[in-house]
Order: sequence, then structure tokens, then C-alpha cells
Amino acid sequence: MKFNVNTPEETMNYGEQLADYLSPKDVILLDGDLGAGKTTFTKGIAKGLGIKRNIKSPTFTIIREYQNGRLPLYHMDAYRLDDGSGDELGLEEYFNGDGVNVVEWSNFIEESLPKDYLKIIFKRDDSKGNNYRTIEFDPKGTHFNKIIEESYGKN
Ligand SMILES: Nc1ncnc2c1ncn2[C@@H]1O[C@H](COP(=O)(O)OP(=O)(O)OP(=O)(O)O)[C@@H](O)[C@H]1O
Repeated sequence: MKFNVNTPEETMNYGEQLADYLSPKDVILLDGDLGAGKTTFTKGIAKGLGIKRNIKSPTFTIIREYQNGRLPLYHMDAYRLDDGSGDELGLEEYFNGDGVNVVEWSNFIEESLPKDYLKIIFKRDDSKGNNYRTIEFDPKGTHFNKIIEESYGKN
């Protein structure tokens, strides 16, 4: 499923819409260039989960934890992991834990990914305008296929 968006608010709305359907242990992978909208989308998820804190890019911290919503949100950036396995972060514990996991640059932790996950690909196309983006949902496994159908099937 793929959508065109024309404003940051629209991108946020897609994240917010998804939040209602998320449950503990869900793993969401965000792919896309710098400035494509990954953090903006995560802000939408956080809003939908009722998290009041401002969401910042996890680039310099590797992982940011937000605890005060309907579910904890773990926002991670795998880019800086040294050995590529995610062991040093205790990724497995997060993925089998109590919250929703949002992972940027997941290609760096391919061996540590669970069987099922929701991959979301963000692209910009400046020829169509500075604020133009596409958001493509690529769910793996029945759980995430169902979630995408329920959250966006009517869009
Ligand atoms: N349609 C849109 N969707 C999302 N962001 C948009 C859109 N149009 C413009 N923007 C702007 O583009 C920027 C997107 O930044 P954001 O931090 O979400 O990207 P990112 O993919 O997380 O980048 P990085 O990898 O650098 O953290 C923001 O400044 C936002 O206001």
C-alpha cells in the first residue's frame, strides 16, 4: 500500500492512525533518505499512543525511550551499531518486551530482525514539490498485513 502526502501534518496523521492498532513487541522499520519524514511519522505514532514528550531523532543517542503513553515507545537508530548485530543494545530484549519498537536504518541489523515486521519506505521527489513524499507500507506476516488493512484500508 502506497500513499502520496504533501505536508508534514499528513505524514504525522498516517503515524497517528497506525498507533491505535499497535501492540507490545511490534517492530516497525523506517527506511528512507535524510529528511524523508521518518521522525515526523514517529511523532504521529507517539501522538496516537498518547505520549506527550517531544520526539527527537535518535541519531545521536541510538535509542530513545518514551514511557508515558498507552504503550512504551522505543525509537532506535541502528546506523551507529558497531558489529551490526544489535547485541550491544540488547535489541532482542526490546523486541520481546513491553513496547512498540521503531527502528531506523534497519539494514544494519538484518540478522537481528524478527520474522514478522512492518517496513515503511519514505521517499521524496523534489520535482513534485518540496513537501511531496510517498509512504509505502510493506508488511511481513499476517499480523502486520491485518494491521495495515485495518488502519489504512479505507484511505
Ligand atoms: N510531506 C512531508 N512529510 C514529512 N516531512 C515533511 C513533509 N514535507 C516537508 N517535510 C519536512 O521534512 C523534514 C522531515 O524531517 P524528518 O526528521 O521527519 O526526516 P527523517 O527521515 O527522520 O530524517 P533524518 O534521517 O535526517 O532524521 C521536516 O523538516 C518536515 O517538516
